Amino acid sequence: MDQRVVSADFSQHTPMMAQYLRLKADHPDTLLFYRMGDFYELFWGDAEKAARLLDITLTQRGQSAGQPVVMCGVPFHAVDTYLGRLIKLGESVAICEQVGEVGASKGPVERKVMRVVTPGTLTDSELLNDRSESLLLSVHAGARNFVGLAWLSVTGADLHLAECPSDALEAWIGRIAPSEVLYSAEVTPAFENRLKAARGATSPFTLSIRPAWQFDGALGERKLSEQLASASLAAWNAEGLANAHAAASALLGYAEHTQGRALTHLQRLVVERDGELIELPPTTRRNLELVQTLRGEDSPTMFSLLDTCMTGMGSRLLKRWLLAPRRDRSEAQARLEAIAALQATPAGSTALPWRTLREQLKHTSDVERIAARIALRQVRPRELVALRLALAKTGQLAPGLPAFASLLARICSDFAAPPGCAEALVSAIKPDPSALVRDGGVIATGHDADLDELRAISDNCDDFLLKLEVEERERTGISNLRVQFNRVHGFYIEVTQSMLAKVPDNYRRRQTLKNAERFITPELKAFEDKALSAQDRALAREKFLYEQLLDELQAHVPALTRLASALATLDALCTLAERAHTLNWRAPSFVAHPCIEITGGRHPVVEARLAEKSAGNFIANDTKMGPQQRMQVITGPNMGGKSTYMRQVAIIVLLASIGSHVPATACRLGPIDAIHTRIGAADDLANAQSTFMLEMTEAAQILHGASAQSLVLMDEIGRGTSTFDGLALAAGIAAQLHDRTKAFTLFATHYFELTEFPATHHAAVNMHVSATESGRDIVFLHEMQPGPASKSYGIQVARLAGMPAAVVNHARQALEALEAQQTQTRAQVDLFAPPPAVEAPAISAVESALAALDPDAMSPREALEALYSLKRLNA
Ligand SMILES: Nc1ncnc2c1ncn2[C@@H]1O[C@H](COP(=O)(O)OP(=O)(O)OP(=O)(O)O)[C@@H](O)[C@H]1O
Repeated sequence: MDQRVVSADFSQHTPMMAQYLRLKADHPDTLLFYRMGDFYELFWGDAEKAARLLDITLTQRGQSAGQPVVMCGVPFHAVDTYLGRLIKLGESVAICEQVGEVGASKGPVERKVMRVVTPGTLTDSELLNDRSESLLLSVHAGARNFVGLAWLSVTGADLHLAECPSDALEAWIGRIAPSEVLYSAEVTPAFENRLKAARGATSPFTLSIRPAWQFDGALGERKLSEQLASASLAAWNAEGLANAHAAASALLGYAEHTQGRALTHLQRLVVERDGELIELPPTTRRNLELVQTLRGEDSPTMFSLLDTCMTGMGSRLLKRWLLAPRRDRSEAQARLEAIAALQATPAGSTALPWRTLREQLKHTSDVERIAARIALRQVRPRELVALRLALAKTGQLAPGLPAFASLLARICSDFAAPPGCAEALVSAIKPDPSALVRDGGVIATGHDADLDELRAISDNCDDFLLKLEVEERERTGISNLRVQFNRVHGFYIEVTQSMLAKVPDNYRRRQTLKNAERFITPELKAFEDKALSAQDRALAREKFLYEQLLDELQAHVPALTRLASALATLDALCTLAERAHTLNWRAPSFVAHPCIEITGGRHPVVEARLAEKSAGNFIANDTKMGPQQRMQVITGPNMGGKSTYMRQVAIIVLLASIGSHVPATACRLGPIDAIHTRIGAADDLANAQSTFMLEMTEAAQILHGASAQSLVLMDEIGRGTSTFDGLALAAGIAAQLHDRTKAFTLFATHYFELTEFPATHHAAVNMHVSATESGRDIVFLHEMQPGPASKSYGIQVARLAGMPAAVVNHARQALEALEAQQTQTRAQVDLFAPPPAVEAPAISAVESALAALDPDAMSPREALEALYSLKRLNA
């Protein structure tokens, strides 16, 4: 927890408000939910904010230090709903509970902040989406323009580290898609602004500022070693990453601060290095509609089509696979082998292994999150029952696994349920427990003799009284003796006046009535003590036993985490096998030489949509690219299918790279390091960029970033400005991609002039989408054919779209005039002629002196002197 010194003087306040203000001082930027009986109350500024955000009533009650106490509150049993709403709005909430005994000391009951709920550290099942993760990312702006990154999901098992050049920060944030980002209070305003801008462009994460001292490399390294219980980070290949360690130091500190305890379940460290993954810039994820449509919806997207997983764990893993394809093919190859094994019917059987396994995986609980919640001691009784059922299932799953694929064999070895875990759960938890421990009815009968006795007392009170009555009547000979109970006087034996002589010595008088006396015996007193408090004590005992069970379960967390990861992997693999079967996909093959060869490729999402609407068949197309054919210049009418074709190539490359089958009859793929896309045009008003500016920025990024192993999609580049400017820029960009970058490029354009490009560029070819005219109308065939398109059909498409006839006629006439004029003036300009070589300017004395400086190795004084000498050189 944050150990801040509270210097403010609260002595003028009431004792309770003084306690509140002391707690609040530790959580200045967080809404503080202060428990008072059955409510969580908020005060003053927090109350005003919460009342506005939650639309609840603001009240005033009494005064403290001369100020009216402005407050609002939410009932404790409905707290999850309110938390959910606040977190969605990006707020964080500190939950402060009563921890002391009421009346145990003078003044208000002791209270403590038990946990802080923030958008990046959610653990409650009610607040989390089953199929997506809530990630906390910490960024540290380090020396030499490098940024350290560390991230985790509080309910997951992995810690991730990475270091990247400062200019790649936005791309990393986009790929990680965090819910909350931590950064130091001492970053430069420019760095802070970049983080704010990244929030606008990608996901709407919350930014949380942390004190600068928490971003400490040495502290981070120590914390990581402690977390992983390992003397050094060498085993994880995570040494020497001072910037990432600094980010991890703040990350772990904050995660512990929010949970109020260490995160013992985080036991794996994954270092991600620039260059290991196939680059998928945010624009590519958006343009390919991988997890979100261009309109920001969850479906239909590539992921929504792919994700038929049986468990939330499987879905989350599959999404991670889709967004982080690796350049190295070994992982993808292992997945392809596993899919093949899952698709092969074993001898003597007709059942497909993936189908049987998916049936068995159905309704398996989220072992990953349950394991984390056990470690955080937040797990609910019903989750433990679900865990027990999942453990029972894993035993059935292992025999169904075809063991010859190495990945499946590895899964199988992790399937061993931790010994004793299931037994502990069966023994301790009722098969159908209440939702919350505080309600009781959670611990199984027979688990604990004391609890059974306490429960027996409250359950069998009536029986006990009847039995005692019979015994006492017999012993005393008082036939009308009665054993009874009332709330005011408790248990008593009632004897009428006429029988008083027979009362034995051990009866003590409790109350005298008109016609009778009431007595108590030591035995009955003992029973009374037990019975009156039995329910309370049973509840306390249940809480104690539950905590004891959690202690016992801690030892099983590592094995449960491994099991969760095995279940998730199996689910994701079975899903890929199912998709391949249902959607008629085929296994790709990988080769070492550069190529993208696709036979009968389809766009899976467009194909599914056509099938859903019964709007005809998807027309499959081939793609053949290699060193001799690196660029396709694609022309054809609007609506012809150019964008669809280009996207389908990118999607097939991506699917193959994650080890999935692909929507094609065959696919052969060489090495790929990035998929870049420049498609469509949307103003980025938030970042004050016009359509054309955005188009050029994205194109420039591609020209800087792409290599000969990249796939580049350029859709209608240059259309955001005047025809000549646009055409000239498109020609320049095409030439650069062809001559310098040498990337695999699909270049769709409406500039017919560009169809002359292949004539002078050996590795470029013309392709067009076919369409035919039927009378004045146009019929799209959606077939990719070699050669340039003969016409653009723009006017026909406008007619199809319902443009008024007068406009269509006007346009047709104007077009004829323009075409006539163009034929006269064309052909004199060589669009693709390389510009005259620009002589490289000589390096000045100032530049060479500047290059020799190492700012990180200089004292402030040396830096100042260097500055003066540069100034002198420039004079
Ligand atoms: N191969 C195909 N088979 C069947 N239908 C297709 C195919 N390709 C595209 N379509 C259909 O045509 C529509 C338009 O395709 P697309 O957006 O790719 O055209 P375009 O040539 O890029 O148009 P524009 O130049 O206006 O951007 C798609 O939404 C889809 O319904």
